[in-house]
Order: sequence, then structure tokens, then C-alpha cells
Amino acid sequence: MIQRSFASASNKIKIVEVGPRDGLQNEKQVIPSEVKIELINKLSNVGLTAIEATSFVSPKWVPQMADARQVLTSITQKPNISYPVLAPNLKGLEAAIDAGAKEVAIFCAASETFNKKNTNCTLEESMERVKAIMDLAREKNVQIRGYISCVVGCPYEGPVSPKLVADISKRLLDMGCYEISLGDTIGVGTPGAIAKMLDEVLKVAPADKFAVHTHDTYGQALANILCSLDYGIRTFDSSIAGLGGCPYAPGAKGNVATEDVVYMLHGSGYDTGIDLKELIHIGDWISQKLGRPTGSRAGSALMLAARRQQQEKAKL
Ligand SMILES: CC(C)(COP(=O)([O-])OP(=O)([O-])OC[C@H]1O[C@@H](n2cnc3c(N)ncnc32)[C@H](O)[C@@H]1OP(=O)([O-])[O-])[C@@H](O)C(=O)NCCC(=O)NCCSC(=O)C[C@@](C)(O)CC(=O)[O-]
Repeated sequence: MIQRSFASASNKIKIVEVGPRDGLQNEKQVIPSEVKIELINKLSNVGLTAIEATSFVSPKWVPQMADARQVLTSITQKPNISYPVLAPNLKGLEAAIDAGAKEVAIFCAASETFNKKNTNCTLEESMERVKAIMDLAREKNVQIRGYISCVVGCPYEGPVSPKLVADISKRLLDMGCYEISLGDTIGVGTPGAIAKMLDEVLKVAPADKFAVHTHDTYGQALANILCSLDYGIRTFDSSIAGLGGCPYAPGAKGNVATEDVVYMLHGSGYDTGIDLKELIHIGDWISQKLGRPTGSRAGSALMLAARRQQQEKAKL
């Protein structure tokens, strides 16, 4: 049974657009840096306030992100938008700062096996890395966002304990993360599982300290966002055209599509500040660049309607 007692929170929603990073990191084809840069510049014009730009991770582990410095230093950064980047260790943080990053996201998983596969270390070693990152970040005035992967299920270990997710959240917040993004990395979560996880997590900090990051592998992403809204969560990660999938989560589908999230939220009376009409054109553009149909249902339907309208106009 889903608890609905937090439904009175604000109707303002923050979307963290993760397409340029989470969306593209797992693409097998080489994506030119210019395309990534153009994607971020286009996304900077639709009302988004946070666009995750790239990751400063080992290029041996994630070759697609090898151009992190070029991307971050070439985009046109707008003053009202943050452009966080991922860093798994001190080396990544130093490189990110050197390229001008003002916000960095660290990541770990609520599963030892996933943590090892993704970052080649145990959860405790991840915590040590985060501590080292925090010390330098504080000195350099860089904001740190924390990701926890596998918050309801792990591809290697199965269901994950909500208590463990709450414990890791508390440790990351205590170390200085300004927000924790709770990742359903493989999209196995249902509203029931998300509710159980949030019941525990919200014992350690209020809802405004958390974001929810969903993948749509089982078609549950929008339902999980709706459930999280009931718990007072107001920040959601999503990816243009539903791009994405973690390289260390076999079979995981893309992130929930930003167009679908915005369509649902606007239709339900929430305010994202995002221009959906502009957004769907970017989804269409990047899908054409990647040579495949968009992963957004709303994007696809709205583009079709827009094209029909254009054809009707041309006939007149
Ligand atoms: C953490 C490591 C580096 C450990 O990997 P390792 O092999 O144990 O690292 P190492 O310290 O032994 O170094 C190996 C090589 O990598 C280099 N190296 C070391 N660090 C860096 C760095 N920062 N940037 C660039 N290069 C680096 C280092 O210099 C060395 O180079 P070599 O001497 O062999 O030429 C590796 O496992 C790694 O990069 N992992 C990242 C994996 C990744 O990016 N996964 C996807 C992001 S997480 C995700 O998508 C989930 C999320 C966030 O979206 C939420 C969700 O949905 O759950």
C-alpha cells in the first residue's frame, strides 16, 4: 500500500537531465564530441536547470566518456544552469576541477558486487574515496552530489535492503553530499518496492535531500516517479529520448525519457519550467544523430502530431 501523506509538498519540480552522460556513456558507436557539445548546448535552451555533462572516469572502463575535458570546456555554460560531471575518485575530481567543473557527482552502489564491477572496489573503499573527494571539494568550493545505484535491486545480488540504502544515504549526507540520487539502475523497481525503500530512506533525512533516478527496463519508471512524488520527492533524473543504460548493468534499458516525465508532470499540475515543445525537437534530433527511433513515447507521439500539423498547413 503506497503512503500518500506527503502529497501537499510544492508543485515545483527539478529535472536533472542526464542524457549527455548516463544516456550516452554506454553507446557502442563513437559519438563525436561535437555532437555531445551541441546536445548540451541545445538542452541549455529549454528551461532545464541541471544538465549532467560528462564523466571523468577511466577511459579504459568507459571509452565513450574519454572526451570529458573537451566536452566540459567547449560547451556554452549558462549562469542559471549547473553542469555536474561524474568522478569516481580523486584523480577524476582533480581533472574535473581543472576543466572548470563546479559540481561533481560521486557514485557507489547498495550492492558489493555491483560496486566492485562498476568501480573495482568495495563499498567501504568507495566511502574512503568519497571522503578524499569531499576534502578537496570543500577546499575548492565544489558541490558534491551522491549517487547510490541498485537502490531496489542489483543485477548480480537481487533485491536490496532498504535499510542499507538508508545507511549509505546517511553516510554520504554526513560526509557533505548536498543531495542523494537514488538510482533504480536496472529498472526493476515497482511503486511497492520504491515505497518500501523511501519509507526507510526518509527516516535519515527529509525528502528535499533526495532525488530519484529511474530506468524504464520494466516499464515502471513513470509509476515509480508518481510514487516518489507522493513521498515529497521533487527532483528527478531523466534522459532525453530515453537514452541510456549503465555499462555494468547488463540488459538495463535507458533512463526514463525526459519528454515522458515532463509530459506527465505538466499534465498533473506540476511545474518543471521546461518547454516541452522545444524538448521534443532535441529528442528527435539526437535520435536521428544516433540513427534510431526515440525511446520517448510522448516525444514520438508529439513529433508525429507536429509533423501532421505541418503537412496540413502545407496543403492549405
Ligand atoms: C574507478 C575506476 C577508475 C577504478 O579502476 P581501476 O582500474 O581500479 O583504477 P586504477 O586506479 O588502477 O587505474 C587504472 C587506470 O585508469 C586511470 N584512471 C583512474 N582513475 C581515472 C579517472 N578518474 N579518470 C581517468 N583515468 C583514470 C589510471 O591512471 C590508470 O591508467 P593507466 O596507468 O593504466 O594508464 C574505474 O573503475 C572507473 O573509472 N569506473 C567508472 C565506471 C563508470 O563510469 N560507470 C558508469 C557510471 S555509474 C552509473 O552509470 C550509475 C548511475 C550514476 O547513473 C546511477 C544509476 O543508474 O544507478
